[in-house]
Amino acid sequence: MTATPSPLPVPPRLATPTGPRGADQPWWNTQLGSAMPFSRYERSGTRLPHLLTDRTWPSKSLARAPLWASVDLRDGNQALRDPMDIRRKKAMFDLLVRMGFKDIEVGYPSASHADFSFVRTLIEQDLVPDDVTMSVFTPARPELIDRTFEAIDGADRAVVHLCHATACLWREVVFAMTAGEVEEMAVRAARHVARCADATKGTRLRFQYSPETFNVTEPEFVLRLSNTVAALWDASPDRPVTLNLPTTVETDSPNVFADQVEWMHRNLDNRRSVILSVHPHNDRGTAVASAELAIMAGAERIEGTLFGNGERTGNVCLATLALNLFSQGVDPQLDFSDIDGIRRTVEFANQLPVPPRHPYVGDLVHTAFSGTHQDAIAKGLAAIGRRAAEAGTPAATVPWNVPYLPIDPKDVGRTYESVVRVNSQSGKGGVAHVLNTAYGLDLPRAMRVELGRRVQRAADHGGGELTSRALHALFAEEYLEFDRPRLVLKEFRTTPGAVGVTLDALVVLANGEERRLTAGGADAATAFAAALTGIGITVQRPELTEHPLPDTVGTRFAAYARVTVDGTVYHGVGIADDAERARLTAVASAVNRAHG
Ligand SMILES: CC(=O)SCCNC(=O)CCNC(=O)[C@H](O)C(C)(C)COP(=O)(O)OP(=O)(O)OC[C@H]1O[C@@H](n2cnc3c(N)ncnc32)[C@H](O)[C@@H]1OP(=O)(O)O
Ligand SMILES: CC(C)C(=O)C(=O)O
Repeated sequence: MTATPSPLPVPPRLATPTGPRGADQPWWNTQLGSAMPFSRYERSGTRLPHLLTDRTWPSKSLARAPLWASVDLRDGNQALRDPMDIRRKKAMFDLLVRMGFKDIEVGYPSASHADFSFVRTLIEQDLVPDDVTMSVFTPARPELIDRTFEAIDGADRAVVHLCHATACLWREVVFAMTAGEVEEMAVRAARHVARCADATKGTRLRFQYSPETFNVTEPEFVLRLSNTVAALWDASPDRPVTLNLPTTVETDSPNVFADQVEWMHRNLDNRRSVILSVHPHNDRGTAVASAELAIMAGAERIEGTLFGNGERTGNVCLATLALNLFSQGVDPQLDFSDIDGIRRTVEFANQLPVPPRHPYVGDLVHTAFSGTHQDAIAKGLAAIGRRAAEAGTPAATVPWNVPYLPIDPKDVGRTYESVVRVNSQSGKGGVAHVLNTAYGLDLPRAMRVELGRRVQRAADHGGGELTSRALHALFAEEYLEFDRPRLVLKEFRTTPGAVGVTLDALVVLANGEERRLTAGGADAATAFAAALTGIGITVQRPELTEHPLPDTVGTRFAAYARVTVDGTVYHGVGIADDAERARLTAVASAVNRAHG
C-alpha cells in the first residue's frame, strides 16, 4: 500500500521587522532593523515591470550543453591589473582550444597594440584550428571598427562583435544621448560593419551584437535595436547573427533575467536567424544561476570565462556551468579531465589565484575535514568499490553516488588523497581513510576508535591539520614503536601437529635477556599466547585480522591483534614480510601496549 503523504506544514509567516521590536513580532524572531542606507537603492521589481505571467522556463531542465563562448582573452583580460602579454594570451588560447572551445573571443584589437598584434599573430602563424572561430570585439565607433577589420585581414573565419550601451543610465550619463540618438548610433555602426565586411575578401564573416547593459534597458527598446541590427546584417538561418544579452552589471535575481530572456526569445523577428546568447556578470553572486535559467528560457549560447575572471566580481564561470551539467549526467562538451592543469594555466595567464572554495576546482572543494562527512565519504567510496567488484567493472565506470561529493574527484583528475584531511573536527573514519589511502592500512573498527581518540587529542593540542605523515607517525608511536618493549619477537618456527601447531619462539625481554618459548595451539598466535605464560604474561583469546599492503616492493603484511592481557583488552599491530610474523608481532605489540 502506498502511504499518502501528509500535507506539508505551513511555515509560519516571518514578520518583517522594520524598526524597534514590534508587538506583532514572534518571540523567536529577534532581528531588528539595521542602520544601513538601503533606501538609496531601487527596490527590486520597480525598475522594470515583470515581463511575463505565462513564463515557461521554470518547468524546463538542462538537457544539453549550450554553445560555449570564451571571453577570457577580452572581457577577462580587460579586468586584469596586468593585461596578458602575448605569451600569456597564447597559453590561454591554446588551453581553450585543447579544452574544446570552438568560439573564442580573442581580443579587442582596436584597444591596444598588444590586442591587435595577438590577433595578427593568430592569423599570420595560422594558429586557429579549422573548427574554431575567433571573434573580435569593437565598440560602435567608425575608426575603431576600421581598425578591427584591419586586425582580421587574411583570417579564414571571424566573428565581428559590435557592442554599445543601450541602458538609460548609460545613455544619459555616458553618451549624453537620447534613445533615438543611440538607435542612430547603432544603425550607423551596424552599417559601417556591413560595409567593412563587404570590402573584406576571403574571410567568412559572421556578426554579433551586444546591447549593454541589456538587463536594465527597456525591453521594447532593446528588442527594436536587436531586430534592426540583425536585419541590417542580413541575418539568416545559414548565417545567423549572434544576439548577446549581457548583464553587464548584474542587478536582479535570476528569475527576473530569465523572464527577460524568454521575452526576447518569444518576440525576436526571424528567431531562427538569431543565436540567442547571454553574457552574465556576477555582481550579485548569481551569474551561474542567471546563465542556467537563461538557457531554460531560450538562450542557446553562453559567454563567460574560466573560473569567472572578469570585470568587478567577474564573468560567469564556464567551468562551474559545464561541470554542473556534467554532474547531472549531461555531456559538458568541454574537457575538464585535468582541472588542476587548467587552473595552473589560467592562473598563469591571469596572474590571479583561484580561491580554495571555487566550485569544482578550489583546493578544498573535494575535501572534508569534519568527521561525519569523512565517515560518510569513506563509506560511500567503499560502497562504490564493492559495487565495482560485484559487477567486475572498473570503479570509474560505476554510477557515482557518494555522500558529500557531487562528482568523483578522479573525473577531473584529482586523487582521493585530498578528499579527507584531518584536524580537530575529524573523526575515526577520516583518520582510517587517510591511513588507508596513503599507507594501505585497513584498521579494524575498534582500533579506529582507539586511534581516533589519540589523533583527536593531538589535533586539539596542535590546533591545525595533521598530514598523512603525521597521522602515520602517531599510529607508529601507538602500535609499532616502544621505548622499552616488554618483549620483541626475534625468531620463531612452527611445526604442524595432528591438530594445530607447535611454536618455538625466541623473544628478547626489556632487560635484554633472550628467552626461548615453546607451546602448542590451534594456530601460531594461540600457541604464542600460550607460550607467553612462560615469562609471566597471561594473554587470552587472540583475535587477528591481516591483509597484504598494496604497492610495496615484495609483499608485506599488516596484522591487527585484539587480545586480553591480564583481563583487559588491548590492540596491537604487526607489519612484516610474511603474514605469520605479522600476526605474532601484532600480539607482541598488544602485550607491549599493555605493559607500556
Ligand atoms: C561592456 C564592456 O566590457 S565593453 C569593453 C570595454 N573594454 C575596454 O574598455 C577596454 C579597452 N578600452 C580602451 O582601450 C579605450 O577605452 C577605448 C579604445 C575604447 C577608447 O579610448 P578613448 O578614446 O581614450 O576613450 P575613453 O576610454 O576615455 O572613453 C570612452 C569613449 O568611448 C565612448 N564609448 C564607450 N563605449 C562605447 C561603445 N561601445 N561604442 C561607442 N562609443 C563608446 C564613451 O562615451 C567615451 O566617449 P567620449 O570620449 O566622447 O566621452
Ligand atoms: C561586450 C559586452 C558583452 C560585455 O562585455 C558586457 O556587457 O559585460
